[in-house]
Amino acid sequence: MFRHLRDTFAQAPRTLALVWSASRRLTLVLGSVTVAASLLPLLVAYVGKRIIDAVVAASPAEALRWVLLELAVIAVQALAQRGLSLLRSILGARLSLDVNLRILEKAQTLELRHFEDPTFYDQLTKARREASSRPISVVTELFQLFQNTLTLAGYAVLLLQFSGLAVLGLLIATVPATVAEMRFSGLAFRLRNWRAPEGRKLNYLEHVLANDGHAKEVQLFGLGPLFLSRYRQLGETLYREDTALARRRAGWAYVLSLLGTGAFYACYAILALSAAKGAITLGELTLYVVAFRQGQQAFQSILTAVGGMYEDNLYMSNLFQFLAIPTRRAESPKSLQARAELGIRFDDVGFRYPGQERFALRHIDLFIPAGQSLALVGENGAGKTTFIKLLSRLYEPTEGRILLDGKPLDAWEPGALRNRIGVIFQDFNRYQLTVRENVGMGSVDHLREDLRIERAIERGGASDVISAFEGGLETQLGRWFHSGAELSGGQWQKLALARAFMREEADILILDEPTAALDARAEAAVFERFRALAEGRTTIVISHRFPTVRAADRIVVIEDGRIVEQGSHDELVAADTRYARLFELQASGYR
Ligand SMILES: Nc1ncnc2c1ncn2[C@@H]1O[C@H](COP(=O)(O)OP(=O)(O)OP(=O)(O)O)[C@@H](O)[C@H]1O
Repeated sequence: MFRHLRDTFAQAPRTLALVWSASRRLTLVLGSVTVAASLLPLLVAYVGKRIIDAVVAASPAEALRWVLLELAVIAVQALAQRGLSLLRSILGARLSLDVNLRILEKAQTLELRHFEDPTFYDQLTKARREASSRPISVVTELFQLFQNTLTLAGYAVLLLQFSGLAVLGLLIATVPATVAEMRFSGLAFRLRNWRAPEGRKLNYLEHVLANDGHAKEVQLFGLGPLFLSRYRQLGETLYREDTALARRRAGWAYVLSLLGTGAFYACYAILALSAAKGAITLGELTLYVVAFRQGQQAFQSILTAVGGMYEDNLYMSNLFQFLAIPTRRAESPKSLQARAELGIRFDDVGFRYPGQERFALRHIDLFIPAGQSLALVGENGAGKTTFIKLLSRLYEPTEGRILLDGKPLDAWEPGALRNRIGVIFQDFNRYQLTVRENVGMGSVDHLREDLRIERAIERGGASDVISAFEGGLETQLGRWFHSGAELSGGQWQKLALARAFMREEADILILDEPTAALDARAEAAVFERFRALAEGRTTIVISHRFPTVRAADRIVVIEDGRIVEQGSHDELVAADTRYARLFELQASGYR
């Protein structure tokens, strides 16, 4: 029990600090109104006693005065209650926004590997899932606890005048219910925590069933019933588990609360007997009965609040754990012996995805002189995209190192590195934003520079797409928002290319399957422009299309995570290489 109690409040200081930082003013006001609200019931009970005493003493004027006073106190009490719930909801909303912001801010400091890791995803989901509701409940519970404890203390002082033993008995009778409440809160929390992957699966099924991106395939393959039945099955299982726990919890709560009620009525009987014997006045009887009853109610509320706090505490520890995930190492510019070379060097680089046994890339030794155009070729899953992820520092190599202009990537200031490299991945983003933003995101500092954006659009080959829109750069894209224009796959890709071309300062351009969705003419046009633009820059292109690949200065063939061949198109074709065979194969397909 003590461990439970300690656990219940373990996160309270940090939670309070969170509340405090959300709004000092609101916290202070809430604190003072809470104190006032907790003392008012005592006053009401006391005034009630005075009314009865006045009635018994047969003094109508006095009785009336006390009744009027009670009315006034009740009015103030009602005001305090309303004020409290208003304050709680305002502070709760503030806190919910703050916590959500903290979670999202934290997410921005994490690395790509976190997002590709299911354990992390569970943690993020758990933190986000309750970020809007928990903080409100923390505030409410914390202050209710405070309020009820004060009220209870007040009543206890009052009741001690009658019998200290009765007070003790009453309190002890409520202990089992407290313990049960905490136990069940813990169970509920663990159940939910343990089920996080199932919860995520449920969310995913929901997403597939009710999302524009999936609707096409779901309808054409008739997948609706299949996904729906999986959703139902999983949902029903979770429902059964939840309700079973809720039933047990309610049953125990009822049985144990009877204990408290029994104790209350025992005290009531003693009080009634004392009053009948004339040991206490009728006014005192009323006062004590009210005090007992309300004291017990306050105690019940404390119980509920403690149960809630226990759950909140567990949630908060989840949240704090998430916020404490170590973020990207502080960059420590190393003193190093920089090689005097311009270009990208892979120095026996090997890489394994976190949690994977297999190396996705191994023993990669490669020097790409500045200004060279390189094409990466290889079958699906060979490791091409991984190569790019390492070069753009989304991941750190497991073995070896990568140098840019003789300096290891991790010695580069991240901003400077980002500015030098422009990358468009095959699964580029389609932002549900305007054309300006979709292109301008390539270089946010230049989001308002129409000329630069238009230049990028022209280079990406997207001018014809945009000229069809009346709204020009301000046209909303995508279907999520009202009057958004949906684009074809190729049109989206042109915009993504335009986004890459926004990086006019970048001297390394990387395109991962940049033209897969483009028709042959558009692809040829893009590459013609690309070559012109890329003059003097380093370019790395991943493509399965040989017309694109053959134009590169150097072609690197990757197989199973290793470089197996390299050379110019002519060199590779002249020798009997895998590349030559693949080229033959594709060429014959086009005949
Ligand atoms: N996030 C990841 N976690 C674990 N393994 C991954 C991850 N991404 C890729 N892999 C694995 O690494 C290997 C290389 O993948 P990569 O994406 O680099 O291939 P690719 O050559 O770009 O393929 P494609 O031509 O299909 O795009 C594959 O075996 C893949 O299963």
